[in-house]
Formats: sequence, structure tokens, C-alpha cells
Amino acid sequence: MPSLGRLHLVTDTRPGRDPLAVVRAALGVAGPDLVVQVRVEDAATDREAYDLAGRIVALCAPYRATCLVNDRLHVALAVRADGGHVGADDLPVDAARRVLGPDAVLGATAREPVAARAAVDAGAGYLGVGPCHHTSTKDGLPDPIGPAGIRAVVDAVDVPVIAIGGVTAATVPALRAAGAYGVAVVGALSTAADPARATAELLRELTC
Ligand SMILES: Cc1ncc(COP(=O)(O)OP(=O)(O)O)c(N)n1
Ligand SMILES: Cc1ncsc1CCOP(=O)(O)O
Ligand SMILES: [Mg+2]
Repeated sequence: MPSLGRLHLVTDTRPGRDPLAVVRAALGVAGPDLVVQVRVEDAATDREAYDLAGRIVALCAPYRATCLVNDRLHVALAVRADGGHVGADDLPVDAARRVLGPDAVLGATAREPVAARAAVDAGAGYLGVGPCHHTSTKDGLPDPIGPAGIRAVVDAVDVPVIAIGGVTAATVPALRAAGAYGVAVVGALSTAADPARATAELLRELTC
């Protein structure tokens, strides 16, 4: 199985955003190094999630980029995505692994070492860890954990740690220094005036 990409683009489906245009721009720059996580609003229907995920799987395929589906694992299976991502309000990690099968990419959210180890023991192949920094993209999050919180999880597990929450190209170096394997971003790409350029800047910081 190819190694996990270091740049995770999490789709922004809020009103006024254009997730497909952002995915196209990022794929053109990052190609196989991109992981696209299809994340829709909680109020979206399964049909809407299925339609968007199917289009993104088709966009990713020629680039051999990885496509994951957030939360809705039945959608991931239905569109033949590469895997999924689950957190505390979703299927437990062991159940998610049973649903997706042994070869799928499965990520789990963990904010601290004990939960991180439990998620890995239950079958997570990577961890999404945060919020690293303040973000206005998702409500109700706990306080940011910063690079020190990333380091604590990195030291506790042997799977890739993907830092999430308020990540920009400027904050990547400190997260990498803390041991993050990669980053997941919503706003840094979806609100960028030039998403292709923003992708290139993030990738440069992730690979230098
Ligand atoms: C890479 C990555 N890390 C964390 C999350 C957050 O997942 P979760 O805690 O389940 O919250 P929602 O995204 O479902 O609102 C993620 N999606 N991706
Ligand atoms: C889904 C999620 N989980 C923790 S932070 C976050 C949102 C990250 O969005 P942004 O990159 O715009 O801060
Ligand atoms: Mg979730």
C-alpha cells in the first residue's frame, strides 16, 4: 500500500464555498501526495454526501490521490473511496475497521496520548490530532493543544500523526518539529484566493 499523503484537504461545504474547484486546484499541484477527506455538514443528506464523494473519487483517481470520507462509512464503501475518518461521535474505531475492512485507510481523531493509543490498538492507521490552533471552521472544540500536544501524541504512538485545526503554511514548521507527519486543512485551502498556490506553499513546508 502506498504511504499516506502528508497534505490532507478536508472539504468545505459551507455556503459560498466551492469544494470541487478547490480539490481540482490542489490535485493539479499535489497529485498523489494529496489526501482528500470528503467532509460534509452534519445537516447534509446521505445522497448529497454520496454525490460529492463520488465526484471527488473520480477526480482523485487519475492522480492516484487518496480519497477518504469523514464519518459516513457507508458512503465511503458506496463510492469505493480509499477509506474513512472517525471521531468521538462516529462509529468506534474497531467497528469502523470491521466496516471498511483490513486494507482500507482508517483515521481516527485523538487529542491526547491515552485516546491515541486506544485508537491505534482498535485499528486506526493514522491519527488526526488537534485542534492545534484556534479555528473558526468547527464549533465546540476544546482549547488548542499547540505543538506540545502534538508531541505528546507522537511520542505515544507509532502511526502517522496528522495535525489539524488552524493550520497554515506558517504553522507547519513547528508542527513538523513536534513530530507531525502531515497536516489536515479546511480554511487554509478553501478560503485561499489562489488554492493552487496555497497548496504549493503547504506542500513546500511539509517536504522541505
Ligand atoms: C484528519 C482529521 N482529524 C480530525 C478530524 C475531526 O474528526 P471528528 O472529531 O470526528 O470531527 P468531524 O470532522 O467529524 O466534525 C477530521 N475530520 N480529520
Ligand atoms: C474538523 C476539525 N476538527 C478539528 S479542527 C477541525 C477544523 C479544521 O479547519 P481549519 O483548517 O479551517 O482550522
Ligand atoms: Mg466525525
